[in-house]
Amino acid sequence: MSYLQKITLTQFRNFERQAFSFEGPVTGITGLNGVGKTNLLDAIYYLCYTKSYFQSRELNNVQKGKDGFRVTGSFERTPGLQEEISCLWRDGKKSIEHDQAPYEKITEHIGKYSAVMIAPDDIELINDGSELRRKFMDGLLSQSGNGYLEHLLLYQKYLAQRNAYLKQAPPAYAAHPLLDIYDEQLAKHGAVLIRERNRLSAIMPAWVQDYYAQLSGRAEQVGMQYKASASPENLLLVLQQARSRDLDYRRTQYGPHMEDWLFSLDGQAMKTQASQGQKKSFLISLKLAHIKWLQELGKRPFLLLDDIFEKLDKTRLTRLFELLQQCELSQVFMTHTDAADLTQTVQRYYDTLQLIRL
Ligand SMILES: Nc1ncnc2c1ncn2[C@@H]1O[C@H](COP(=O)(O)OP(=O)(O)OP(=O)(O)O)[C@@H](O)[C@H]1O
Repeated sequence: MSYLQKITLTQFRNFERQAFSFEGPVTGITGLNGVGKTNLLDAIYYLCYTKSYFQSRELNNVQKGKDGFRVTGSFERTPGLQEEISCLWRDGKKSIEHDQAPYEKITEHIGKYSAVMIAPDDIELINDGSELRRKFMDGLLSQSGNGYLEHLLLYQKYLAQRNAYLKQAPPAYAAHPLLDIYDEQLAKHGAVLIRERNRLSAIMPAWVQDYYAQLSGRAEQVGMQYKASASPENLLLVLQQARSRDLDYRRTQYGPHMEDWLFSLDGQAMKTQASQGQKKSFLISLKLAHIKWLQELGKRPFLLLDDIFEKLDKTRLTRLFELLQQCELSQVFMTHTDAADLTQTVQRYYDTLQLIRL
């Protein structure tokens, strides 16, 4: 089990330089709106995945007017064994250090620590385009430690090269020996992605349905259907058959990078059919299933609960805490503006609570 003992934020968003020490299994982070509660939570997420949960542009993580930031965490992975992880971003370059020595590849760090963020406003996962859902799926599978992340990065590398070639390629009737090479590589790495995504989609929907029923107390059927672009064995053929169309459109139009995970409610698209409350319940169920997935991989994630007290009604909040009792977690961090309200709720479920007032 991992434990985060201390975090230091330097020029990270609104924190010039500040350190926080953690004690016990549950930490509540409280303070007025805008003091940086979510930023602190996101810094913990950053240490686990070397990226922000909320910001895709690194520059947005840098304190305004500064040229870089650093987030450092002191972890205890096994009792008595400390390690320091430091994430540094400066002038467009990122470096991740382990006990002050930089990793050669950031992928060496991924899978060591895991975190699950529950932010009920996270509705984009349902409402936005397929990219966010693909990223979510890739995030889950990258934690497996079975090479998924490496295959994903190679797939993305060859995809970028194939697309660059397509942008300036001669017409379809000409020979395209480079495309033969790219197609073979995309099919090789893409087949692994499809196989693994199939495996995930055979497991997750039942978990999500189960959590949804417990959380909402309702009988609706929620579904998650993975739309594969091809079978793993067929991907090369699909790429070859799409070639002349790709040359016309000047980009790769089929493959794992175009796939989606369709969320549904009673067989209809969740995005258009579900109410705000149903979407919230579904998202939390998805996150609980994420925790379960990590547990099955032998991991105990950090749980980061952002703003749930203000955004969830009392019934959902109570059920969520009840369900969390069954989860094996490393540490729980949660934010709230009202320290007394947080304490009152949390003390029903946990014996000790550390409060950090910002
Ligand atoms: N790059 C940045 N540089 C400086 N300040 C930043 C940067 N990015 C965000 N901030 C500041 O961080 C604050 C928001 O922090 P955060 O979202 O963590 O607040 P919060 O305490 O969670 O608020 P709430 O209770 O409203 O959710 C804002 O005041 C914002 O201006």
